[in-house]
Amino acid sequence: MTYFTKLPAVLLLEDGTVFHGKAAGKIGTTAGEICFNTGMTGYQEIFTDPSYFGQIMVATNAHIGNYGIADKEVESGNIQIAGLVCKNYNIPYSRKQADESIQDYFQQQNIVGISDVDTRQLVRHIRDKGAMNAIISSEITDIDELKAKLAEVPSMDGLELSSKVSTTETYTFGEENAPYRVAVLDLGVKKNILRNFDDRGVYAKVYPAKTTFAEIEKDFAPTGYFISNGPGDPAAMPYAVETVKEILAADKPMFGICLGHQLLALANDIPTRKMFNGHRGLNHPVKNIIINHCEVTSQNHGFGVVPEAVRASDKVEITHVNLNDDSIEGIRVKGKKAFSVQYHPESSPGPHDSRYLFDDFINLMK
Ligand SMILES: NC(=O)CC[C@H](N)C(=O)O
Repeated sequence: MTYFTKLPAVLLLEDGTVFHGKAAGKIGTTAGEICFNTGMTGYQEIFTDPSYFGQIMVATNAHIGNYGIADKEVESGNIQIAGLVCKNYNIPYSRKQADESIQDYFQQQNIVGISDVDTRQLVRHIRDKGAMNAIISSEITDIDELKAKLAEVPSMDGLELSSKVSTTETYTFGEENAPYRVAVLDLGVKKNILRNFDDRGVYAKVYPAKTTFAEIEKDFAPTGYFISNGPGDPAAMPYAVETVKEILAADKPMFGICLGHQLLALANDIPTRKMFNGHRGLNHPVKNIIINHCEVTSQNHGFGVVPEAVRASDKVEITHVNLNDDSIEGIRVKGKKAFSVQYHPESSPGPHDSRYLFDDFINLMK
């Protein structure tokens, strides 16, 4: 286990606010959009969720690293967050089953972070001012130099990122002789989605983000299509909207999660927009208005579908609403076998209330 003397580090926000703390992870500089996750557990799954690509993640939970890092608790092949901000960065860990410390993990993967920050004050600030870019450094102390670097970081609004995290080669997941064949459009898919499919008798074939509908049909002739979660702005992904439109035109069973939900809306002429602050945590209440049933959900998104446009649409029907802010959490396409949710039924980490959606998808394929 590595112990080290904590060097000073600085966090600068786009609006000029500065927080001082201690270096965590690799000594260096990193930038991206700052966002916060209120989950009390599951930091490793959050670090490796491709939907966080390009984002600096603030953990509101006071302890990060305390139960160590376990090789198998990952949602993708590597750490995807651009950087970490936390209160207590715990290098010694308490869990026997863990394989290494957070510090070894971050150093191996070149992840820069800052700890000993008053994360309550920081989150209250972001909550009032809205999403913005930020930079962390444990090597540059000159604020003007950091300001100049931060000015070069692109805004998340309008950024296409899925092609940076998607697989470059197709691969399969599950048993080849399973009863259902699902083509997964990998826009940044989380492993637990594939595990949930496998548990339900699905043989999945995962395709690079820009694969066309025709190519998938020819290669795999799937029973259904899955449009994955992923990073970036859905409005900057016309290629994926086109694929979704073609799946709909062919009336294939289709399920979308998070980014997949936003793309299903766009394919039905419903616009998306950047949220003032995203939803990121494990306890977001959602109501399924079809069966009048409430779910506590895991969420991670910074864009949303425009509620007025969903309500005015004659193509889709609302299935789920958020009980905190009335945002649209689920839709289904009228007369088609296609539906989607804004939240994460695979919930890794998170409550398992919404796993039934995977069964709903299986039923559509029957
Ligand atoms: N988890 C996701 O798929 C996120 C979708 C999209 N990138 C957003 O931030 O809203």
